[in-house]
Amino acid sequence: MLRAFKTSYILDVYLQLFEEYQCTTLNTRILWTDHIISMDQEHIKFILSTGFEHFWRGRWQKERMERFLGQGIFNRDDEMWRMDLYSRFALDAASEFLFGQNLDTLSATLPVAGKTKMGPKGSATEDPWGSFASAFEMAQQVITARSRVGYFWPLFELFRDKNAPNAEVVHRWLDPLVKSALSEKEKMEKAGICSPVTEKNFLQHLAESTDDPIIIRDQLLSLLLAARDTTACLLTYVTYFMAIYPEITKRLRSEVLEHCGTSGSVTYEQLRNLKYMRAVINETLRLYPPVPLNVRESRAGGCTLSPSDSTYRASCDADVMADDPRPLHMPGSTAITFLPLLTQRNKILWGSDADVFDPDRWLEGERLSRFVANPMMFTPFSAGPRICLGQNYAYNEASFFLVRLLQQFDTFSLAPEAQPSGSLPPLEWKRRKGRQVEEKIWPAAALTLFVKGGLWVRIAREAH
Ligand code: HEM
Repeated sequence: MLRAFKTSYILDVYLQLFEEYQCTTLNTRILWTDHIISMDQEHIKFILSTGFEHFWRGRWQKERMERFLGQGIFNRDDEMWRMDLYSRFALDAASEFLFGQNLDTLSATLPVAGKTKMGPKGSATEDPWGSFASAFEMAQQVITARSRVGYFWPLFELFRDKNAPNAEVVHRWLDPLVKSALSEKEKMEKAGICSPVTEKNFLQHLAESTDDPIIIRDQLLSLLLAARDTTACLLTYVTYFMAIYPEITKRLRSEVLEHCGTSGSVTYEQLRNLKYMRAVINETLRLYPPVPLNVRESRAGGCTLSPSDSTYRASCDADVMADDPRPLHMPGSTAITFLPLLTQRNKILWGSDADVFDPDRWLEGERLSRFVANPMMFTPFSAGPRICLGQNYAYNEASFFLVRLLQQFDTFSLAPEAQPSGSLPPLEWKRRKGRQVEEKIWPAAALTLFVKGGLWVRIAREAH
């Protein structure tokens, strides 16, 4: 399996297991240890929402991530997780996002087409920003590799924690920000100045809630992970679709020009009117959810999972195991990996064209009603109490970015010759089934989804 993960299409290893055993939830039991995988929307609903109290991120996940994510929101349960700062932050959608200071990484060295090496996730550059990005991405790769090995990963790292050097680079970069926020706070306190809540950025809010630089740093890092890699992934895959489906780009662009004009900034009101844009974004999130899989651990007592989704069972041969309507036992302290990417491409839920990129499925009443009746079919932002806090922010940010891009450009095409070597899809994918047959890039996951080697495109303006 470990070897297959390296070369096979995203999550195909799991999909093949589900197909082989004709089910949507399965105990893989690797090295005598229960590890359950699920693409079953009923079970995902239970883990994230209705049975929330039976699960947590758990000890194993915490250990894998500790060195990198520390006490940040992604790596804590219960009290630490409940810090209300996040809800306030999300509600306020602070305009000075996160640091209140422009890090201006766009002015740092950009990767050069055809000359760039593959980084841990996208492409690599050799400058201070490049080393930060590389360590940041490498740390995510290490965590993903650990989860594939299972509970035994510490055996492979007996003499060195593979994330220690990555964490050091990332921390060195974040620590000055934390330090200056804390000293700023001290200065303000001494001077008896208290700025209004609405004027504070996220970092200042954090500094106000605690003096512990480690907690501040870890929360910043989690937010950076939440906001950087996910939104970048969404925009990357929208751009991929714009490059391979020019007619969709044309329709999207005419909507943008009609509602937002050919130049200038846009208002929330204008963004809200972009119905086709929202459909393109949703369809991209359906096929390429930036968090394609996730893990929870059952709490010590275990629990009962309802029977597999009945729509799925109805479609199976009557005599196979999956048709069993009995509830399932979820043992205590056991990992369960759930796979929104597979659920969101499941033909039984989405129809025979589930693998096809078709934004119109979000606009046509009858097709849309399927999803409205059953929202667990589509969970790119997760669900339940720990649903993404940046969802609206992300929709606005992505739409804004795309409006500004499409005001300027109308032609997008892939530049496979510029892809770093080893990042084009293997030929053997053509012999398989599903999206991989047509895929022009290599989707891969390390905590979040990305395009191996980065997505290289030519962007131009032809119409005047
Ligand atoms: C397209 C963009 C995004 C997607 C697809 C996305 C998706 C997700 C998902 C699936 C989770 C659940 C993770 C888990 O349970 O392990 C999550 C959590 C979270 N997201 Fe997002 N996210 C996006 C953008 C953002 C942005 C821009 C922010 C911040 C402004 C943000 C802040 C958060 C936070 C703070 C959590 C943790 C909530 C908790 O654990 O209680 N996300 N996101």
